[in-house]
Amino acid sequence: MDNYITKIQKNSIIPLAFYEQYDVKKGLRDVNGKGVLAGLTNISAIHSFDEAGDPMPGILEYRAINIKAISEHLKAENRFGFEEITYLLLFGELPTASELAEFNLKLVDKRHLPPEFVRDIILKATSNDVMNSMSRSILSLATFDEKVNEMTLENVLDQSLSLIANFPLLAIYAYQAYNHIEKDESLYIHYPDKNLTTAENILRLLRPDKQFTDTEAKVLDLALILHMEHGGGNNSTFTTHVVTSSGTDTYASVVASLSSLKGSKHGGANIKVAKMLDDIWKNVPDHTDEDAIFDYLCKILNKDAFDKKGLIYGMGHAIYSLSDPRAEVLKSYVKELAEEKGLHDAYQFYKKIERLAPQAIAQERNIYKGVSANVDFYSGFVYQMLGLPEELYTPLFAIARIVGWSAHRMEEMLNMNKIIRPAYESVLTTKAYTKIEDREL
Ligand SMILES: CC(=O)SCCNC(=O)CCNC(=O)[C@H](O)C(C)(C)COP(=O)(O)OP(=O)(O)OC[C@H]1O[C@@H](n2cnc3c(N)ncnc32)[C@H](O)[C@@H]1OP(=O)(O)O
Ligand SMILES: O=C([O-])CC(=O)C(=O)O
Repeated sequence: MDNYITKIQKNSIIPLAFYEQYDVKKGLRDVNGKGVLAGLTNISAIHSFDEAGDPMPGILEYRAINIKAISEHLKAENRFGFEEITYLLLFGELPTASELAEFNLKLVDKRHLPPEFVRDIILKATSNDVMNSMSRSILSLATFDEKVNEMTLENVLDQSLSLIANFPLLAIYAYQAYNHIEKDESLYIHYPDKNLTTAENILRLLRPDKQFTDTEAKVLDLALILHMEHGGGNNSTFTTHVVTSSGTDTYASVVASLSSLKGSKHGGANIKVAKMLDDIWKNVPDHTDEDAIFDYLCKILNKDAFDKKGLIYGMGHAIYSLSDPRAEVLKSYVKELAEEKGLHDAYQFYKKIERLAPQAIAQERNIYKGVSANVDFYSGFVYQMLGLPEELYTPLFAIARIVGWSAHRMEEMLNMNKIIRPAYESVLTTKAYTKIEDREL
């Protein structure tokens, strides 16, 4: 293997200077970190710089409606919102009461898996990586769909609604199977309840006694809403655009996006945050010693601690600078929940990391805009307080984000009709083929 690795490194590493010379937009970004314009969208908008080009607190709008207004209204009216905001994102308008009731029925009607699917597919090969288990299940569901390759808007919407309705089942049954087969726990496969919302059903499917409080379900509902959509350029949604443009089917497109989302620089950061906070808590014995915490954060950045990747998870964002509005909303819930659950010290610890990490990153990296907590920073803490297992943190993100992927897939189909195909310039000069006996050892 060492020999192969040496050859790969010798023949694949391209001098850094070439990227500048050829004006390559690394990460499809300009030198200031701004993404190259790859498309237009009606689905959501993200604002992080003001008209003068100065960083401002982040704003996220779903179909032009501020997500803070959405979450405030839902809280004030003490209502669930996942289904309503799914409607908004997919169809572009808030539903009337009767439209929402009809849409709820549609999702309920679709929320079931083929007979024996759990036994024959989900229980067959288990893994602690629930995202991969979900991918396997989605591709298996494709084999049950006689219209798998039919690319009409009507069929793609129908397939998307089925997947949106069934994502909670795919995630939680995969977790239950893993928990039973690999962790020797009892097996619980509860059926969803037609009278419950998506968030309530998630808790019902997960808990052995199917019980949960209204507050728990509403907090989960809000967390899902905040994760549903984030423009066309985020890694998993851009993946949706790329693969949709090739004409692939809905199941394959969703699996591609799911595979992107699980990466630890994207949705997979939420589980990393939980593990990293645990690691810092264990390695810095005095949890109030800010100098020691700062030094440890610098060790993480210098690849001397935690997973040695040099990243402080849950911090930083490709677009936001001063703040990610989703993290702010989640934080307000974390505060209340932490007091309720007697986790005051853990909350204070999270807040310290949130304050010190940007300073450590600014010291150790070249930051052209500010760094602040992103949506993944507090989400895991919320899930922990709801008693949800770590294995489900990123799948919960997927249960929400599939709505955004579905809206973007349809937008791509309707507007672009052009295969996405950027350019890669070769930096080699042509050489002759050498006969095998003439090759140097
Ligand atoms: C749902 C989501 O996807 S939210 C993001 C979830 N991901 C994470 O929390 C992982 C940690 N964060 C990161 O890796 C980054 O902040 C990203 C991937 C989110 C954004 O990265 P970029 O767009 O490159 O951010 P930005 O341009 O502001 O970064 C400037 C420099 O600071 C570094 N940096 C930014 N955030 C961090 C961080 N949290 N830890 C260490 N270094 C960081 C970048 O790697 C970059 O260094 P480089 O110039 O040597 O490449
Ligand atoms: O926009 C991004 O790059 C990542 C992100 O926050 C998301 O997908 O929610």
